[in-house]
Amino acid sequence: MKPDIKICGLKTPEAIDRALKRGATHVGFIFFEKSPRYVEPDVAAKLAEPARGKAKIVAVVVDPTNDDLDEIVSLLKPDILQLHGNESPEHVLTIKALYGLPVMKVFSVRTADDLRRVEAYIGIADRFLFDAKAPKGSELPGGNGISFDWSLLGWLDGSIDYMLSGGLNKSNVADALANTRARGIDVSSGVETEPGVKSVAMIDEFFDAVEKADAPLTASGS
Ligand SMILES: O=C(O)c1ccccc1N[C@@H]1O[C@H](COP(=O)(O)O)[C@@H](O)[C@H]1O
Repeated sequence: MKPDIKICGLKTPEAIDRALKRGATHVGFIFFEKSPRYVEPDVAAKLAEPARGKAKIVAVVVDPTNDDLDEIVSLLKPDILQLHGNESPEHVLTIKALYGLPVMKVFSVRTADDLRRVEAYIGIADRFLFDAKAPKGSELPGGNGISFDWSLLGWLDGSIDYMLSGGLNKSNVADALANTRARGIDVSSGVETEPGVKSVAMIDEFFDAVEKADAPLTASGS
């Protein structure tokens, strides 16, 4: 089955256009001010217009206040809220009740212990996203371009629907798909020439690598 592909941290019409042309199923906008990928909600709303109805528009937020979400939801009108902070299960439920949007809850992983928190969100979050834990000293909870030990995901209940992120790029995405049960992959730094600067050539290469990884299954009809 073809994986969902989310290109995150988009800031230019060119990068969005290329992601859509190549078949991105999700496009992500970062609302974390310290990030080099931060966009103002009104700017994101304009950038996202070509994606509406073609790919899911994802608002990435970190421990958001209701005021933050009011502004982002009213301007961007996202399809999904990606909660990339330490939001509790109760906070996730409140956000879902207030905005009526599906929530993708992020878990930052370094050790098996980091996955123990997942259980409390089953039946609450609509989808899970597993990302690498930020390295010491990083100001960013995500978008650090580093991977984690994917074998840890083997501990998860097989019915959990998740996306995988953290340091994915054209060289490791085939391995990531082959060695996890991720039904979606999410990339940001891996298609950038420097933090916050997306490259259309690298977006192409990333999609090429995913298509190549998918090819043997398609060819055998399985
Ligand atoms: O990308 C950011 O700057 C960011 C900031 C705050 C929260 C999440 C952020 N990005 C998320 O990180 C992963 C991808 O990271 P990588 O660069 O490919 O390793 C993805 O989930 C983004 O949504």
